[in-house]
Amino acid sequence: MSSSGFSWKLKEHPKIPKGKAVAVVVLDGWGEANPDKYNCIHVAETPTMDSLKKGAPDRWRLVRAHGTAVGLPTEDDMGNSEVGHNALGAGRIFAQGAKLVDLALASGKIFEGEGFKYIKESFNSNTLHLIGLLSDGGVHSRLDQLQLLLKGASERGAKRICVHILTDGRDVLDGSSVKFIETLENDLTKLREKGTDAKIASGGGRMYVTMDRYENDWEVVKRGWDAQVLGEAPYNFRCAIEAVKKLRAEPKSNDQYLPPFVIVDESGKPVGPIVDGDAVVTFNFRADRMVMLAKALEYQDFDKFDRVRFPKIRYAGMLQYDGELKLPNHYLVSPPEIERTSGEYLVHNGIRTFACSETVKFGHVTFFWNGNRSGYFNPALEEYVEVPSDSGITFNVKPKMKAMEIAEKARDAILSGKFDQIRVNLPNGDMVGHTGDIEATIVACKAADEAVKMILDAIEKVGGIYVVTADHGNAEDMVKRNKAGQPLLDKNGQIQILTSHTLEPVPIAIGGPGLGNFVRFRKDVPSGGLANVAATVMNLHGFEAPSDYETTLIEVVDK
Ligand SMILES: O=C(O)[C@H](O)COP(=O)(O)O
Ligand SMILES: [Mn+2]
Ligand SMILES: [Mn+2]
Repeated sequence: MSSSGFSWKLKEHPKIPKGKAVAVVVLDGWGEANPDKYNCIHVAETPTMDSLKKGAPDRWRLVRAHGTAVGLPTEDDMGNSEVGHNALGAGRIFAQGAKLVDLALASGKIFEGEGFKYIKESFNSNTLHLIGLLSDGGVHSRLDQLQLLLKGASERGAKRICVHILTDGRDVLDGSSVKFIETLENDLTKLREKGTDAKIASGGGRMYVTMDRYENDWEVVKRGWDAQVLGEAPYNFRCAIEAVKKLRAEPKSNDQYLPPFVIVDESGKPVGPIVDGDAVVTFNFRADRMVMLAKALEYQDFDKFDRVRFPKIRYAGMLQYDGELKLPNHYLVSPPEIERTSGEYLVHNGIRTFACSETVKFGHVTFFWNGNRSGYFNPALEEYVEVPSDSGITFNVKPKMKAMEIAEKARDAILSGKFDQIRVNLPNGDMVGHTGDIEATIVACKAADEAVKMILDAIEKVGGIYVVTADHGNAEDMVKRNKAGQPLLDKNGQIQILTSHTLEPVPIAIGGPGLGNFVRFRKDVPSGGLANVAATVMNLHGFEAPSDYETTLIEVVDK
């Protein structure tokens, strides 16, 4: 124990023994909602998940996975992978990026911090570039935050501002990009009237341009680099609204996958490439899909693609995206300090951990789980395995994704006897749900269920324990609804497909032969959320959770 009284050592649980293998399975995008035909989890054959629900009423419940339960600003904020896995791994609720940026903007502190002062040095003689996701989704960024940032920068002397937009259609309805661009253009006009030369300089769909994650496909980032930095893209337009409308019609892309485009002046010259002396802010607060661009903007040594030109810029992130890598070095708002996560405690207490997912979710069970921290706590006790994802496809084409491969790795890890915790993320419900393809999402849910079965079978063999839960909803509702819950139709009488996450709670189930007969869910934590899972898992490893963790969901009833 240190002189401050702090100790990594966890107390033994008075009733639950140590030494059982514990499988922690996170179904990505798997919420609980009314059973109807737009609930793909309901429609799909999911015998394993059904049996967990029906089989043991004391060992299945729902937990909150959105809004304030996961540190988001309001109860209207849907959950997402970052905040969900942060809460699952850290066992406490931290005010998340969305909220911290809101506070910093409301108080004006954002403009007084080191990051803003740093980029401000470019305002007089150079351009400020703002790159990020343009929507009100609140998962990676928010339009109202961009608006306040634009206003604040112009009031503080920015003479020229270029916005490089990434259209969404994933956290918000497809087609909504047009209205977000209209709002932005309106703001930019007002800024020009006040003497700041502000305009949109380039754009592209978030999944095809810039916002790749976990190094699945650097080509995505390169497409963005070419448009944003070099001013080069396959499509040139005079204005962004025209660009988006035309590209949606031909080559018929949706908002998520719009090809890159550059805005040019009357002589065909790009209006805002990034050059020496400019300032750049990536205005997404969420890390995973900005880290790759941050590396390209910041690292002198970089070999992921040919940057052609590496301008000497002043670069700041909205947040620092990776605390371990200190990336980026400059940022406008300090990220949540998610420390003393359950993973760190458990390695200090000798727990050997195996974590696995496929590339597109790999960082969820490692980086997010560990409080946005890359790397191992103790490589001697941990093994993180990444199954390569398919790249260059939308996942409705291959809805089974790598679920079985992930399950096989988990099964082998369980049977090897080398690990105490075996943690996986099964991506299907989420990644296929985001495509809005209902048929494919049904196939995806079935595949995830089969993967769960393989893992539970292995736990059965070794006499272990399982915890099956999810990080937020998605596949359980694929249609936009009115307040009464009825599907909304668009002007052509078609249902409006919901590609985003939901506000639904998610299931959590515990079981396995290693779980004593007398362990069950408590009845006195009715509003329990994802942050209660870490203490629960620590108990199942035979430890008491630290006293400041959100309380456990389980109790051991007297025999
Ligand atoms: O980044 C994404 O794919 C979506 O915006 C959110 O999905 P996730 O939170 O499940 O990753
Ligand atoms: Mn998720
Ligand atoms: Mn998702």
